[in-house]
Amino acid sequence: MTHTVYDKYPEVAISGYDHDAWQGWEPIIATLRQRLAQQSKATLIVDCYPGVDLNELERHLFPLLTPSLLLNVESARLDKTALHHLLARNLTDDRVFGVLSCHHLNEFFDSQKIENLREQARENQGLTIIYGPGAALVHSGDVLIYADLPRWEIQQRMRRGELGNWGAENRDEDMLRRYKRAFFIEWRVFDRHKTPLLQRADFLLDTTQPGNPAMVSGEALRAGLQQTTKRPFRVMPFFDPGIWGGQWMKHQFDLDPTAPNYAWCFDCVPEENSLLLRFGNVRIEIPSQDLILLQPRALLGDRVHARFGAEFPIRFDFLDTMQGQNLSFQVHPLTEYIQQQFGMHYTQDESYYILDAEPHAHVYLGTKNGIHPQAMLDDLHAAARGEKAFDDAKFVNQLPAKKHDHFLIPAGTVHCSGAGTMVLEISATPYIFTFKLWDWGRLGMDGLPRPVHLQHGEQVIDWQRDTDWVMRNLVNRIEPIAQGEHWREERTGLHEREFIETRRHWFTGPVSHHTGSGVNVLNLVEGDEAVVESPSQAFSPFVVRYAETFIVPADVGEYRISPTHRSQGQQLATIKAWVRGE
Ligand SMILES: O=P(O)(O)OC[C@H]1O[C@](O)(CO)[C@@H](O)[C@@H]1O
Repeated sequence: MTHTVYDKYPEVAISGYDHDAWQGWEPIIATLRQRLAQQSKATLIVDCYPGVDLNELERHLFPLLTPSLLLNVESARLDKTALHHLLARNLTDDRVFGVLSCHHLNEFFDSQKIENLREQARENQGLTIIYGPGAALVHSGDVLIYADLPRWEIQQRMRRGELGNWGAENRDEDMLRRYKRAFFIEWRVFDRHKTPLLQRADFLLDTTQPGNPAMVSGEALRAGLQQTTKRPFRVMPFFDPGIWGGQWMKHQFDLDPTAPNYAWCFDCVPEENSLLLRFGNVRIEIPSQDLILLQPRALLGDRVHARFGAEFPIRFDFLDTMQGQNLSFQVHPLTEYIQQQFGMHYTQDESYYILDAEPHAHVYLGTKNGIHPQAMLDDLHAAARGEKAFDDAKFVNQLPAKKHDHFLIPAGTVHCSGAGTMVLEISATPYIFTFKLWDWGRLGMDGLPRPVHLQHGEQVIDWQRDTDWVMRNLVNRIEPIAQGEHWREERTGLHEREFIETRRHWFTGPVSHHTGSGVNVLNLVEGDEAVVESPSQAFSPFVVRYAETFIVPADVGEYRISPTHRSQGQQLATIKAWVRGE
């Protein structure tokens, strides 16, 4: 194991706006008072992402601004039953999978009630505050604050039973169902609603840490996001235990030693990660998604933006089964299936880059030569009914896995990582469209069987992917590309049905890279530490440590990666991913 300090709180330092951010209610209130004092009649809008604790605002913020009228927009929301009725087709009865929503937020409100609130605000003298998710539907605001919240914090609040879905009063409902409603509906609709608000907000309020708010001016926020697209950066990783989780990340990343295990680390799934921006003494935590929503072209590049819109298409995450267990035996939907069933426009193509492995580790990939598909499905169905264990040895390839192997997993290929592997997943961003076929007869962390989706899975398995095909197409398709005095470049994937290209560089000296007008995502997969620099000094040197994932925005263009003095004498390696297209 390498012992460098993996940074769990990477920040992007923003220059030129040191005095445009405030920490704590007192300075926040003083700033807002000063701003509002200029007008005798004013409307303050505090629009919020669902999950923001409105009680905290009602207790600590609004009374101190002494409004003459305080309106909560939630009073105009459709009631729980009407909302449920409207969303039934998107919610579905399944515990895990819904259908992606194309709703706009105004559809979730009673237009007459919104009009009544508008009327009250019009008639009021002095300060009117309208607040809550959707407040800007009532009035555009003389002053607009957007209170944002990252998805990971929302999930923590849901898991602790503090939060249900927006408008659903369902704090006690199954976590999978609450996550489903958030993923397929709420987060889509509220991202759509907040994008134009962030483009003009006067302030962004960060209430991620209860009792410790921070605020930044809209101008500083937008400048900060723009500056972020001109340099390499990292998003804030998060770690989650799971039934198959291992012990490698706990030691390597210095995580809570009392946790039973850590299964996942998401360190480049920007729609779920946070982005930490530093303005002088103040750190602001926002959803990384805000960067994608506000700066899609500079971040992704024209070509990738044209194809994916304001979505970050590349996912890097870790799956740790060192001293752990097998993942579920699974398959991901083919493109037409994910489009037709779930309304997602691209599918969950994957790959496993093996960062580390125990001596007898293996991955399961593809079916064995000559098996009968119906016999395998019958066996899986019998296993799902609890009649027997699935006979994986009879039907599925078990391939040895060692450090730096790269297994390619185009959708439709049955697979799973086995116990004893530390996987860096380099995949397309969709990550919840996993059809479990068999979960090894075990229970989940909550003591219940994890949901198996054989009825979906059996419709998307590609039975051509047998041993011969898998060995020819999906295992270590490594090709030398170029080399210099201190480096060599190899292509490692992905498969031609997948849109991501991956290149590995082994190096002992500087290596030149170019974003090629599309976003790059990299990880230092070998060596202690490297530094990313701009040949034209366009950004400050950016140090990355072993196993850290970092993003190089399309706008960066040329960059160079070299070993630092800590890595002198070592051979280092990076793996780089981008969206194919040139
Ligand atoms: O279904 P399991 O066993 O939790 O498998 C892990 C799953 O986690 C992910 O890596 C990310 O959530 C999926 O790609 C993968 O299928």
